[in-house]
Amino acid sequence: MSAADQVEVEVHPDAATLATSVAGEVVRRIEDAQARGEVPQVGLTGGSIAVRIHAEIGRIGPESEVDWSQVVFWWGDERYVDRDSDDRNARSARSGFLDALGVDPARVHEAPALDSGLSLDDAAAAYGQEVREHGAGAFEVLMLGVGPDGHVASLFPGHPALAVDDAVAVGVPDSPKPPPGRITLTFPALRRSRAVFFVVSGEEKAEAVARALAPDGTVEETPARGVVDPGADSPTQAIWFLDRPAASLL
Ligand SMILES: O=C(O)[C@H](O)[C@@H](O)[C@H](O)[C@H](O)COP(=O)(O)O
Repeated sequence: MSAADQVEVEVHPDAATLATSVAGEVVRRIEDAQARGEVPQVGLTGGSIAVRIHAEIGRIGPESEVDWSQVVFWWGDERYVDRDSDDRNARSARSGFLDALGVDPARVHEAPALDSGLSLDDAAAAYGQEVREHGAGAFEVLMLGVGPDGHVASLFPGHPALAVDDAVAVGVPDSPKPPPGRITLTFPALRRSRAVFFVVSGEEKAEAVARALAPDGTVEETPARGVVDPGADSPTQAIWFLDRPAASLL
């Protein structure tokens, strides 16, 4: 399926053990990067399993070796709603672990919010500019949830944003998953990752997972492939972290 050196699939009995496993692996990648003297960039995602993962990072983070002030955080996508809206992906990460672990606020890069007054396209351009200026190198680890239709970030099957290869981030005004307005990193930006973790829980995702891992799947049908399929800068590693219901058609 992928130009990634290795695509792995890890199946866990349920969402809770899945979240614990992903959180542990994210923390380990950050520890290893810091042990190499790096300031790792971490890409976060929205979605229900992400909420569980954030809580687990908050639980294990204090006992880890991570210097949380030396980690840079981004989002693969964000909803274009007011900054204090419960719909913001950043809200879940902040309440789950960012606020508790002593991260450096200057290293937490939220996408602009609707109350910035910017148009959606200008907000996306501003986020892309911020990634270009501060997102040195690649994501050490990028988490991506997967929708029942196979979308990742806010890159939806058949959407024109899938074809954008000359911008780091774009506005999506017509997301089929509410809320409609979103900012999303594009495939070239998402590909710049050492490791991509697709984090997927629930029976309703089983078809999308099976399509994404099928040898003949296409990017149009399952955008996850656009992150790891052959092409420049494909991630070195892609791991599908699934619970048993999400893996039920493999
Ligand atoms: O902003 C968003 O909605 C997310 O980034 C989106 O890409 C999400 O990760 C998937 O839709 C899975 O979400 P669930 O895990 O809630 O199904």
